[in-house]
Amino acid sequence: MLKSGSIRAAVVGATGYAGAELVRLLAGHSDVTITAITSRQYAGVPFNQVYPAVGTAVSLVCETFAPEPICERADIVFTALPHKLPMSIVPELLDRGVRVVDLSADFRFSDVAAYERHYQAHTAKELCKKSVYGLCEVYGEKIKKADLVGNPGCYPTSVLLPLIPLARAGLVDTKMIIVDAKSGVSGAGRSPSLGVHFCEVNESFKAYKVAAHRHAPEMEEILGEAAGTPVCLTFVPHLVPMTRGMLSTIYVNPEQAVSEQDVRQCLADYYKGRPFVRLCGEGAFPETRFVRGTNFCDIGVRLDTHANRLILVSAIDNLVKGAAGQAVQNMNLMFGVDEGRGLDMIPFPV
Ligand SMILES: NC(=O)C1=CN([C@@H]2O[C@H](COP(=O)(O)OP(=O)(O)OC[C@H]3O[C@@H](n4cnc5c(N)ncnc54)[C@H](OP(=O)(O)O)[C@@H]3O)[C@@H](O)[C@H]2O)C=CC1
Ligand SMILES: CC(=O)N[C@@H](CCC(=O)OP(=O)(O)O)C(=O)O
Repeated sequence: MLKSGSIRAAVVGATGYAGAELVRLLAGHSDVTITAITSRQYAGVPFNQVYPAVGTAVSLVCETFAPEPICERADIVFTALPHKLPMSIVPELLDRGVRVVDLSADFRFSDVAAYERHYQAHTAKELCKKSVYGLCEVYGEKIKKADLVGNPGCYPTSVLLPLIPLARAGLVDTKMIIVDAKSGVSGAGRSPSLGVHFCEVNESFKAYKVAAHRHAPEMEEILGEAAGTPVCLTFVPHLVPMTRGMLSTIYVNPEQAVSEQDVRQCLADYYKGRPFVRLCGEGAFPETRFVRGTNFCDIGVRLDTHANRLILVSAIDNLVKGAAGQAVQNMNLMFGVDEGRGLDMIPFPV
């Protein structure tokens, strides 16, 4: 039994959108004490001056990242830095005896060649074999024993949760999957750039990186493992003018004689007892506002009998189940805490 506040947690990159969401969630977690938060731009500045909304709940002061003093004060370090940076610091963090949940893509791939094709040369390849993919509802048993968890991407989380049970059960044709997904702008992070400028996104809606997004290979690797055979997926992400939220609509052909009820039953059985995956009622579909600020992934199902095509719709909050919430869920599993601890928010009714 853990004493209240006994997990000492540090967040590296705490002033980015994912890091700040982590700080919010960890500050409300009864088993956690946040011992360090880092930022280069805001070193010496209290977190509640960077994000005034948190008020007195988080008055900790940001510091510059340095492995030794951070590891002396932490049992777990969350790295919420841009891709390609964590691989240069995580080996030392592990050597210093802390456990790590990395929110970037650096430790998500066991196929290092695929990572290198879509990102850059990997400088900590040996750790990719040890790292566990942090999709909690699927890899929970491995996560419990892991020292290093590669927290999944937001789009992959929204796509893998509906598809993995069906791929495992052989209910769908995994050679022909189409994913049409939409993300809020916070998915692009806090650094200003033309693509996220108000006038470029407001009252507009666009596809980007069409069939060329780095999340497609991440989904294909994990889904291929579930299906036991290579899978083929067309992925088209879209940017919508809202701050948070992600909705993915997935089109896939059912194998012969599979009914909508079979699909619903398969998902219900797989996620029985798992608090964060909610199957919508028959004929009902998720909305991003239903999961805003929560760790839920809501899933709706419809078999289009006219075209014999299965349609799955999922909704998550990209910053919570798509990033910080799942990272906290991973920590809970790693430290033997109830997986929902600190994540039991009731969604906004409207
Ligand atoms: N936003 C989202 O919805 C999701 C994000 N993620 C992942 O989380 C990670 C963080 O993303 P996000 O919060 O959106 O990004 P942001 O750009 O909002 O934040 C990045 C953070 O890293 C710090 N940082 C940036 N560059 C460096 C550097 N060179 N050295 C040290 N620190 C640096 C920044 O602070 P400072 O510059 O002050 O050091 C900031 O705290 C990424 O890997 C992203 O892929 C995953 C899923 C969803
Ligand atoms: C809207 C937007 O730009 N979204 C980001 C993905 C979100 C994310 O953070 O994904 P990772 O966890 O892999 O970084 C993108 O398309 O690159």
